[in-house]
Amino acid sequence: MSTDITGTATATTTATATADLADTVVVPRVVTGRGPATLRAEAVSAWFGDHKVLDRVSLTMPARQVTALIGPSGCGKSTFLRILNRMHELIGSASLAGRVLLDEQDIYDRGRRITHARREIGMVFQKPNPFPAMSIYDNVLAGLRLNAIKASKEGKDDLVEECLTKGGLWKEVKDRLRQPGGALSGGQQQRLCIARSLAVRPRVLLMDEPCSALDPTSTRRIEETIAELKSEVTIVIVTHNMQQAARVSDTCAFFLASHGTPGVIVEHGDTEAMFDSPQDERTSDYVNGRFG
Ligand SMILES: Nc1ncnc2c1ncn2[C@@H]1O[C@H](COP(=O)(O)OP(=O)(O)OP(=O)(O)O)[C@@H](O)[C@H]1O
Repeated sequence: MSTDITGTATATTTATATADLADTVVVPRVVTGRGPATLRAEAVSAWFGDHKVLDRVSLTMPARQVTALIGPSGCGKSTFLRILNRMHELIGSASLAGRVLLDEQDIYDRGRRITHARREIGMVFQKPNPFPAMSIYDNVLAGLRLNAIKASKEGKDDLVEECLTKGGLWKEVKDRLRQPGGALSGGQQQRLCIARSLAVRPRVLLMDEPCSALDPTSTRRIEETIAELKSEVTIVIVTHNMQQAARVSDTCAFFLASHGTPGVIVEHGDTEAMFDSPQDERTSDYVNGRFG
């Protein structure tokens, strides 16, 4: 599958740009996000060929909150996440039904471009995947470069600092921005990938087990970063780590695919309530480590 996690940015330039300013538009004005959005899945079903892996899944992921997707291996969490930013359709055999609404706009509407959905809804993967030979500085700007958005040196510098700060990495790398991204530790690389995603001002950030390849200290740093980011971007995170789900998320959805049936959401709601007093026995068994 493609790993175009940088998303793509469409330039909404300020109308004042004159011919001689066209090459020096300041980035922060060019890439203007509209703030965190609510993402809502309505009756989403998914297939790989004729294998149905999700059945009519509906879930609201509120703006400025962290929503955790939990459940045993193979129940369709990652598939659901990929549907949320139109990555599922990149797989040849994949199909889907249902709707995904970003602040009530269907991201699958015929008139909407796939690149638009990817810019508004960024993705961070399980395995950190910076461009290893590219500098830390250029890694952050990669999403802009892919879309040929021009910027002044000052604008780029400001954006790089802002995104690395939000990614919780600025202090560690500010004196070595020209070093390759691949020279960073795994945890730093993951925070670089978060910074790279933020540079195109997504309204939602999807994270697919972002800490599973990291040590406990790096995991803690990413969790701190998630807590700091949630006022600026809606976050949806897949995690197998129940303590992590409890620590970072406001709401939680428990997926299950029992006995080869497609995945469904068994229970969802406030994270504390789901962990302290789950309504469904299967949720209770799962969050208490009795299966999965
Ligand atoms: N590219 C693919 N082609 C065919 N089947 C796939 C593909 N990706 C996933 N599947 C199948 O879809 C189902 C759901 O997989 P998915 O990766 O979404 O589950 P998951 O809950 O994220 O699992 P895990 O926690 O192990 O990552 C599984 O049966 C899996 O084998």
